[in-house]
Amino acid sequence: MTAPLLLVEGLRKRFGGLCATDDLSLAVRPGELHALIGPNGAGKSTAIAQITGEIRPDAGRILFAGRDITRLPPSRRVRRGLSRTFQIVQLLDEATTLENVALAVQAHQGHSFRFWRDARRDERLRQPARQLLLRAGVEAALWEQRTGDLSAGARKQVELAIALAAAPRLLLLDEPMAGLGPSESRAMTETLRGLKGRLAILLVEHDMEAVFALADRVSVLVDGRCIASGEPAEIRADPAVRAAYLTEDEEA
Ligand SMILES: Nc1ncnc2c1ncn2[C@@H]1O[C@H](COP(=O)(O)OP(=O)(O)OP(=O)(O)O)[C@@H](O)[C@H]1O
Repeated sequence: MTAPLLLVEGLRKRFGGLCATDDLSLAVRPGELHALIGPNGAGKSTAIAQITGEIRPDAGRILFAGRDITRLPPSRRVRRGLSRTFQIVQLLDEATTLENVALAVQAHQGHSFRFWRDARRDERLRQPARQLLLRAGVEAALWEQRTGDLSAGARKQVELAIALAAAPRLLLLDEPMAGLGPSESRAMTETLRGLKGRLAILLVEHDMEAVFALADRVSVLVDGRCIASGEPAEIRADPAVRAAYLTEDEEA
């Protein structure tokens, strides 16, 4: 079997008396879309934050591409190929869509572009930014608009383009469908389907329709522990998952 791209082993994180991550182990294979689901407060965002390095675990380790990254700062993890989006989108609202993404391209190219030219007008940054916007499914009509004027769905897609600017091998998506209407969610599902296979994706999401439409494998988190991990059909049929998590509504 292929070696996992991301391997989380025995991760633990306590907040005071609360065990938010409780001996969590998880493997994401290269190129797979792996969904991480679980009820509110199950510890999904806390797990993602430990994988990206924003939160330091109390115990356990995280291997990425076979190397131990448990103690690396977030910026070094990004350089190794780990990129993320947030539940709440973070954009420069006064800048246009294209400018936001051009700045992200600049941030990852480093050195030569800094200081002496305006990144927002530099064709060498705008051209790759357009490619990223196309990959993230952002319509060209929105590229010159202020991101502050965009719909929630379009903002999520721009944030995805920004995360892709890091050329990740693993993309961590924290609730990309949150706050979107049905048609925006369908558009995001199609965008993610288009990315599948080209990079690995760890998807935290409450929209079960999207999860089961997209995931190659699903892991279920309850009270900080992974209670099941497998293909979507196995997860749907797993009695422990049904008891702990999937409601009758969601199964329908
Ligand atoms: N910085 C913190 N300090 C104290 N408790 C925290 C902190 N961050 C998270 N928690 C608690 O840890 C638990 C797990 O939270 P987390 O946000 O990881 O869950 P989640 O599965 O992502 O939830 P949701 O689906 O609602 O986003 C919750 O009980 C939460 O209140």
